[in-house]
Amino acid sequence: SGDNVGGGRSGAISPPPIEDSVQKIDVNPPRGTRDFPPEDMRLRNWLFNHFREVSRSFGFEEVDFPVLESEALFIRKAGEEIRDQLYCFEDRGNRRVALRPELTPSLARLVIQKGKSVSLPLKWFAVGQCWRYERMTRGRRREHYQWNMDIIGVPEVMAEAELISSIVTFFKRVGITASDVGFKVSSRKVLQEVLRCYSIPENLFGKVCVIIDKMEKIPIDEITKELKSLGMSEEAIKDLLQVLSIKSLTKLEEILGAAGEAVADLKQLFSLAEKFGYSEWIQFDASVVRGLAYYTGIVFEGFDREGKLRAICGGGRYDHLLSTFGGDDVPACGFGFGDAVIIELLKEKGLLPELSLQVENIVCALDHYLQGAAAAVATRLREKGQSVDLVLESKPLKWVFKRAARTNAQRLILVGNSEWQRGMVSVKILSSGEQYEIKLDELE
Ligand SMILES: OCc1cccc(Br)n1
Repeated sequence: SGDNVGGGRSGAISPPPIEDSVQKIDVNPPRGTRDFPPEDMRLRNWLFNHFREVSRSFGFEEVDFPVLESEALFIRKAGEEIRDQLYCFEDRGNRRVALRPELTPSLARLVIQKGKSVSLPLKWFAVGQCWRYERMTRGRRREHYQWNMDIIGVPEVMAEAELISSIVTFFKRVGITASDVGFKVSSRKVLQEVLRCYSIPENLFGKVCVIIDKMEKIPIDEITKELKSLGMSEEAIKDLLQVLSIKSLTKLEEILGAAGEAVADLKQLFSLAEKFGYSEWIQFDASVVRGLAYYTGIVFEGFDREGKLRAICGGGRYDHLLSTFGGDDVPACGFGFGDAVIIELLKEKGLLPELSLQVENIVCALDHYLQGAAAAVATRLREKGQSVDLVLESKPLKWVFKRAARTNAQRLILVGNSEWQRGMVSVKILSSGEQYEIKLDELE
């Protein structure tokens, strides 16, 4: 009926207290950041649940760290973009702090803090918001959520093979196949072996990697210029760029020989990939170095084979990060997987899940004085593990049915006077229209 069931007050809203002057605020989130209204939050939870379920199925334990860290954790001198875009400031205690741009340094910090109280190997995962501050000219986001998995304390390539297997497992769970996505795999030891041939000082290694990582983003003569500025000769640069164009492990072995660690590690990884069953997902590509200075060995990145999107994920071995923070020289490897590109890919592939609000019951009092009774009915159902949307004020039945449809409620429980007098409530199964009365203590 159109009238208010229970005759409650119409939606009168009291004016703000006169001492608070109304100051119209911008209701949008800060530039480069996102709100997650319910429909977006359902998709985010769906994605993060997959991240967590895969991590747990690989025996990893979840960890987290403060979004705010000491700036010192991220101050590296290799010219990384992540450093140039650090969201850093001085707090009220005059401390230099930063919103974390990645999770790995925090993880390294916690491992060192735990010291001997944890036994290696550690298999930790995290899903955390990371930040960067870049000029909005490029209109890019300033925050994203990253899934990380890290293995601490395993020097062998088996660890990297396990990590790639976990990402392949995730892709399969969400319907992405090896025809949609691949991993370019290489090792920074390739680059290291070439630099050693030209006696390039080890301390330039990180800087060279950061420059090489820009290879597909800036013109090659800019790359050459930057490498020259590090003191590399024309010949060394030519040779290095030539090696980095190699896409076959056999060719790489011809150039570097079979004795070096780079070739041995990569051959081992490709052999393990066979055993894990994901050979079709990976390919050797010497140009992959990744942009983080601390990688020291195998590096990999997930890419969409249509080449429309930025890297989906990336990772690698970082055997000396902990020691650069003053910890023991513990071997480690891990990856980061952002929450944005994967959603773009799933959209492209028509793989986004249909996620609607689902509630099992909507409970409504038919008279205002039965609100308490309705609360008791809702509590009983909730104690039995049922979800209940309790109508909290007197509303027309038409409104209740509309809300039940919007929330995809399975059952409508009406608390009416005559039924309640007999200890009953009426139930309507909204999919079939079936309607019946039931004793309250039989309701479940
Ligand atoms: O992938 C680099 C990165 C780091 C922090 C925040 C965002 Br958005 N992107």
